[in-house]
Amino acid sequence: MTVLSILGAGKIGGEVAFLSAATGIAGEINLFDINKPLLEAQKLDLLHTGLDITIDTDPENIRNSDIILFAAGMARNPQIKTRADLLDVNIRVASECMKCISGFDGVFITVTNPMDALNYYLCTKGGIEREKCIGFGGQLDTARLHLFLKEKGIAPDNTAQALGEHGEFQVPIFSGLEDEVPTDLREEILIKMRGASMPVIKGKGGTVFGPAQNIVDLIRIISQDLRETVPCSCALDGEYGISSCSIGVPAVIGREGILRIEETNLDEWETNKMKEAAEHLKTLCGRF
Ligand SMILES: NC(=O)c1ccc[n+]([C@@H]2O[C@H](COP(=O)([O-])OP(=O)(O)OC[C@H]3O[C@@H](n4cnc5c(N)ncnc54)[C@H](O)[C@@H]3O)[C@@H](O)[C@H]2O)c1
Ligand SMILES: O=C(O)C[C@H](O)C(=O)O
Repeated sequence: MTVLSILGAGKIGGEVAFLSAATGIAGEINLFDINKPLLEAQKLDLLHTGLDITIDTDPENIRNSDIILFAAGMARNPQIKTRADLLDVNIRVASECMKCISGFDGVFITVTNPMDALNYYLCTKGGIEREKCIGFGGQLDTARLHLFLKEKGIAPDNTAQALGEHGEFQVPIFSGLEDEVPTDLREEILIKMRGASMPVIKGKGGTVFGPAQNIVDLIRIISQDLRETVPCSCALDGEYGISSCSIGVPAVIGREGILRIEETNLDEWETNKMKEAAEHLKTLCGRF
């Protein structure tokens, strides 16, 4: 039975709690939020499903979980242009939440934006091994990439993944596709990927179903030790020639976290975009 802790019981935290309970992926969920009325409401709403799930709200028990999901902090609104603009405010939230995780030795998933920088922050300052710190966002960006490819009549396959930053410096991989994707079309799709979440944020206050479904898939891969390749943010130590930041790469994920980082062949356009993403992320990570 997987014990899942969720830091931040807002839109993402609440939906992941519900989906994990409804699909039976978690047997016990520990919820944590500074907003106590919201925390209590989420707990009651989950219990009213009648599902066979234990909901705990004692922060002392968080460190004993198998998986912790970090989804606490501020989300973008239409006035906040990029995810990186959330760094200062959400570093303070990450720093507060770190108090609950000392002694934790399970797998940590970072969702809060800017996700790559915060994953690196929690890994380096939170004392969690880099193999156990997984940044979520690449699966969501990949789902969006597949939609845009289909719109252009190009059949996506599993080589078409979104790497790089979960943000302005995303790196869609086109070179493994059967169809040749010319540079102007790559740039057009990249612009669409950068803007993909904003209509959802404008229309309903935040992205929920897309992230939550993919987060629960990631939790399933970890808890069932499925050892699948997932595009996710990892603190690199020389892989792809990159270090000193966390960045989206394909990684084999299992119960122990990141089992292996796959170094796939990138073409020149992709290599240059990865370099730009790494420079941007190293600058963000250099701020703490
Ligand atoms: N990586 C991704 O793909 C992805 C996808 C969607 C959202 N996000 C990010 O996830 C985060 C959460 O988004 P959301 O839509 O659920 O926001 P939300 O506002 O609905 O929920 C955030 C919750 O965090 C809580 N919180 C704030 N400070 C806290 C603290 N110090 N300790 C504990 N709890 C605290 C708030 O009370 C709130 O309930 C945002 O940063 C958002 O940008 C990332
Ligand atoms: O775009 C955002 O700010 C939310 C999230 O990172 C997303 O991609 O849906």
